[in-house]
Amino acid sequence: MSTIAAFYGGKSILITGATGFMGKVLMEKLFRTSPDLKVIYILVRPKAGQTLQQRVFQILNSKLFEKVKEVCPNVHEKIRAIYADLNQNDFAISKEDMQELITCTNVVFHCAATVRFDDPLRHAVQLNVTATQQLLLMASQMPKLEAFIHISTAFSNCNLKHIDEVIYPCPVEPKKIIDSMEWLDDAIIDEITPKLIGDRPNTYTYTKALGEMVVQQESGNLNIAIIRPSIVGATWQEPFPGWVDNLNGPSGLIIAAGKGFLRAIKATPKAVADLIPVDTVVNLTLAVGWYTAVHRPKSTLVYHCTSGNLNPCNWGKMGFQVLASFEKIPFERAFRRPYADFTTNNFTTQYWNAVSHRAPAIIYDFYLRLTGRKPRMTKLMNRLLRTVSMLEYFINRSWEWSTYNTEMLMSELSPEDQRVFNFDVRQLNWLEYIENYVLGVKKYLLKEDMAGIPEAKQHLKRLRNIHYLFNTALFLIAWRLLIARSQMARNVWFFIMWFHFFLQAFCHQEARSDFHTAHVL
Ligand SMILES: CCCCCCCCCCCCCCCCCCCCCC(=O)SCCNC(=O)CCNC(=O)[C@H](O)C(C)(C)COP(=O)(O)OP(=O)(O)OC[C@H]1O[C@@H](n2cnc3c(N)ncnc32)[C@H](O)[C@@H]1OP(=O)(O)O
Ligand SMILES: NC(=O)C1=CN([C@@H]2O[C@H](COP(=O)(O)OP(=O)(O)OC[C@H]3O[C@@H](n4cnc5c(N)ncnc54)[C@H](OP(=O)(O)O)[C@@H]3O)[C@@H](O)[C@H]2O)C=CC1
Repeated sequence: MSTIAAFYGGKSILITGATGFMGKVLMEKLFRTSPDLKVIYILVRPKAGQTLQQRVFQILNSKLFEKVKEVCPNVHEKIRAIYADLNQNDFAISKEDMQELITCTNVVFHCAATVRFDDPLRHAVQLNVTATQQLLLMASQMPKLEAFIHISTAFSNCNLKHIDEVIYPCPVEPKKIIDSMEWLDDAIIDEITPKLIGDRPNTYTYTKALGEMVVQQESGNLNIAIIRPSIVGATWQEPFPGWVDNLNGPSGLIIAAGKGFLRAIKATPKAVADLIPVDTVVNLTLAVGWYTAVHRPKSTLVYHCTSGNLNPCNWGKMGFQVLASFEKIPFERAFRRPYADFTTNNFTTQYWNAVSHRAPAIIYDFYLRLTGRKPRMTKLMNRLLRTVSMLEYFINRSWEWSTYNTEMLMSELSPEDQRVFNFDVRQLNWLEYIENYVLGVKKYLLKEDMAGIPEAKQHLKRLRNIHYLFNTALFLIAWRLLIARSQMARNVWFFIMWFHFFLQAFCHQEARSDFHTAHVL
């Protein structure tokens, strides 16, 4: 019997962010491995026209929870959704609910956060800092509380190159930031945001760092631990490989590449792609919950949940494998054939954006207009390129995260716990993982049927033929209109062609050699 699973038996557990990507996998694993737990309280807000109950119903009836229902048929009775909005005072929880939470909770997992990179500072502070502070205050009144686990991010200190499992101070105290958000108006906040976030790339990483400081300052007598996952991806093994349900991290880019929208990206092929499967993060989180409650470490321990120092994979290798997976598992109705060029140069990035992204979008919109439909591709492309530009910071750098605490914890687990709550990322086979990831994106995000694969392959063949046809037609038209008529035009044409091919050869060589070296590495 797993010691960790037994620990959660009979417990009342509070999870924030349970409707999110990680929260769902956390709940699933808890129910599956400790079906005798007492109750899981989840703080939920109504969303997109759905009530709390409808949201819970949808989660429990999803594919992710199929195995749970076999092990824990009364899962509906063991989940208690509590109305809460973390943006409000006391989370807008009713008095009765608050009383129940305070009296009964044994373990808290704080997963809720805003993970948007472009959130205004006020909103990011509210959710990632103030709400954490309020939750800690609530936790300090819980007489039965055994452990409080805070989910942060490995990128909270991405302004550093080597990051240890310690809480680093921010120049301005979180309390001062929280106070200032109350009286400063939005325009002033926008103005001071770049100064406050300093050398961090966005409000997300900055407020997650402030959140950690709050945890440290307000921990009081609580048993607290912080978990810092890197880029969280689809499931590796549990409950089945490849499950993913949102566009964050690489998932959105995998779709964009597989559908042929995104064909080049500013990324450093040799930089470490510190991806970590969501089930690995959840296993570590549950192991940390147990360890913190049972061993009660004297100080707040930070655990890095990263892959780079134990089993590194780089962006070049990952991109190569994603492309290879599209050959086997093509997405339906692709806009263009999937292709990937990684470039590190600003000039070539601009060139590819113009030639490979904007131009086809404009041509397609022209075609839509001609056929009486509403143009939409240019808008979509601009949005995609904006998203890509926000991720660039993370795909052009490498970080080193020490993992002493995580490795210490692994050595503390019994062989059975190491198996049931496996977070040893050294066992991960990247090629297999990425192929399952692409498959998962197709099945669970795009909701495409596997039976459509032959048709998708056919469609890609048609696109290749259209591509050849288009280039030939373009050449013939240009020839007919200009080149055959004047010597001057011929000279200009030959120069343009020469320059174009030279540029292409240069860009390809640059990208290919980086790509190849990265793949070999
Ligand atoms: C040649 C190419 C080859 C490539 C092939 C190879 C690929 C492999 C290489 C891969 C490299 C990977 C790099 C990863 C680096 C990640 C680093 C993370 C590090 C930190 C990790 C963390 O610690 S932090 C967690 C991560 N944090 C995020 O990663 C949030 C980011 N992101 C946003 O900050 C906002 O996204 C941003 C961007 C502002 C846009 O914002 P935006 O407003 O323009 O767009 P939205 O996000 O609102 O969404 C636009 C449309 O997507 C719809 N949609 C949204 N979510 C949905 C959902 N869940 N399900 C269904 N649909 C959803 C939505 O409904 C919209 O649809 P519609 O237009 O129809 O309404
Ligand atoms: N995904 C990743 O790559 C990484 C994530 N992390 C951290 O992991 C944690 C979980 O992330 P992830 O699951 O990916 O994020 P999601 O965006 O999928 O989930 C966020 C959760 O927070 C909830 N939430 C947001 N605002 C409120 C609010 N005002 N009131 C109540 N609930 C709210 C959301 O509820 P709702 O469904 O109602 O919106 C959702 O359940 C976060 O702390 C994040 O910082 C760390 C590293 C990487």
